[in-house]
Amino acid sequence: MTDYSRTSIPSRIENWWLSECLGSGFSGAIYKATHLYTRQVVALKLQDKDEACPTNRYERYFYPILQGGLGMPTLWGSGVDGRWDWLAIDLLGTSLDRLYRQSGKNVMDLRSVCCLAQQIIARLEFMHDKGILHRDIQLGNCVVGPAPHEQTIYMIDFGFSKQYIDPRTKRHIPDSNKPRDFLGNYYFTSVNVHCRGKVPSRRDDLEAVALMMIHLLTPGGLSWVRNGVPKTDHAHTRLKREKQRASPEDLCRGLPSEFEEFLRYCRRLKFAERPDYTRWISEFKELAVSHGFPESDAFVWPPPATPSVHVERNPRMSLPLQVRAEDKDLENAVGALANLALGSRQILGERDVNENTPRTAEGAAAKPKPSNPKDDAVVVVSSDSENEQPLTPAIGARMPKAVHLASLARKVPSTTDNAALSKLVLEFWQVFVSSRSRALTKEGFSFLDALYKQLSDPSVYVVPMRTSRSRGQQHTENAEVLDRAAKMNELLKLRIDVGKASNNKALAKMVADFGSVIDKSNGRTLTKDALGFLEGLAARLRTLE
Ligand SMILES: Nc1ncnc2c1ncn2[C@@H]1O[C@H](COP(=O)(O)OP(=O)(O)OP(=O)(O)O)[C@@H](O)[C@H]1O
Repeated sequence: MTDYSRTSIPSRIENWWLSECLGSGFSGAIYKATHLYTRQVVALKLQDKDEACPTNRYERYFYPILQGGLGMPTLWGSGVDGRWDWLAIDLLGTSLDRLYRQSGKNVMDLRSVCCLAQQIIARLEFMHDKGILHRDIQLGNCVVGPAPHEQTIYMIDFGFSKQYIDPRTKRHIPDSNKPRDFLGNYYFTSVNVHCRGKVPSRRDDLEAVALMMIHLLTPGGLSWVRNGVPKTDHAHTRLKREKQRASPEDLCRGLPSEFEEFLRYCRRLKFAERPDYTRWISEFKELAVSHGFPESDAFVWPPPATPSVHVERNPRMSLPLQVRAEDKDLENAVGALANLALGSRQILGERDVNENTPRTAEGAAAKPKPSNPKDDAVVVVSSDSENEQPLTPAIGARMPKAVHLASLARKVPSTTDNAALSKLVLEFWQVFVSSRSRALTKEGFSFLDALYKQLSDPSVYVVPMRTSRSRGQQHTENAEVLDRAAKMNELLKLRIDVGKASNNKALAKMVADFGSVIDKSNGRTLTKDALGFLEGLAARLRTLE
């Protein structure tokens, strides 16, 4: 195995003078280097030309295709000097992994994660539209840009990339069931590729983004990351089993529902399907905005202490609060807000995550073990601090969508007459009409549950409508996806029928049917007919007083 330490590498490679080591992987190293004549400073990626996994040779091929894209580094030159295969690329900033470890916290703030999600999805959209898969998405391969572009995330390390569109035939690479070696990294490579040996495609790059974002938002990180790099086949098998068994629901408990939806969405994509990048970029933008953060996807690090834009408009509404991690979901969290004091973000416990997530079992260097998550970890949510205040936000201010829906759901059980219920339904409708994200989140389902109960018989226990969240039920991803046409038909029928409902019991049944259609549909998005049904429901409630 080649020794890539400073003492084993010459000070000069062609016309580049090497200085400090910026990072090293298991098959190469990156050095800061200065051109002897032009004084240009670059990152020089070095690899033994006889390396068993000659990734520099592949990277050299991909860079020219990606030149000019936002967040794509420039390749300034490349060659082979003696035994060294070298690439001279833009000298960029710190990797997300290192930057985050340096922060000394064990969970990342929601605003930063939303910005990262938007930017990294956009980078993948660019790469994929150029016909290239990254295939090694991990924190160490996302770096901040050089000054003055520190707020832009750059993608690096195309050593595992691949063209998924054949340049000659312009066709997508074929799927295959043949056994294949695992290619990717232990922590974020998709379940299909890592655990089931499937051929990577665009969906798998996106699933890695989803897992990475969930990892950042989870105090202590994803459970299979906490034990560090598997050093034996047995440990690797255990890691794969743990990854495969973790349901999106379990992984995302306590997080804004967009992350669970995104992971499910990635896993539902067909092998050759083009992901809807635009939709998910806007979902994460909307999520940030609904929590009172600015619309911009600029990655500001370290994160500003408070979401200044929202606070300026209405200081009462969206100050960040800390809720203990045991508070499993937002409903609980919002319910607990009355007992919480406003304050600045807590400094969280140390999380020691590997700088670069190692790739494949073979040849992966031993990395330091991350520490266990601290028990006092917290998740951060935004909400209005005074639960008893009127629901309507002050003019010019926007109440976060999740908080607004959760507080509407809490109002329903104490609302006994139809006219008042009608107003709540209208307000519920309004939240979606004025929001860029039409996804029915778990707070929305809680509202429907409460409404169903109130319209049928307030004394009965209601099994939560959102089937994926109800305990003891198992169903496959596919079973969740209702045929799009069937969904449209059912919603249209409900929209028409709601005006004819003869009593509250009939309306209750429609609310239940409505919830179930949305729950089973792709993305749980409220379509025009869905919104029409809600409007019709509010109108019918007024006339059934
Ligand atoms: N252009 C760059 N500018 C600044 N730092 C860089 C640059 N490229 C890489 N690095 C640093 O070096 C580390 C390793 O880079 P890279 O992933 O490209 O190398 P590698 O040998 O393929 O590593 P691995 O095998 O672990 O994926 C990065 O995480 C980053 O910290």
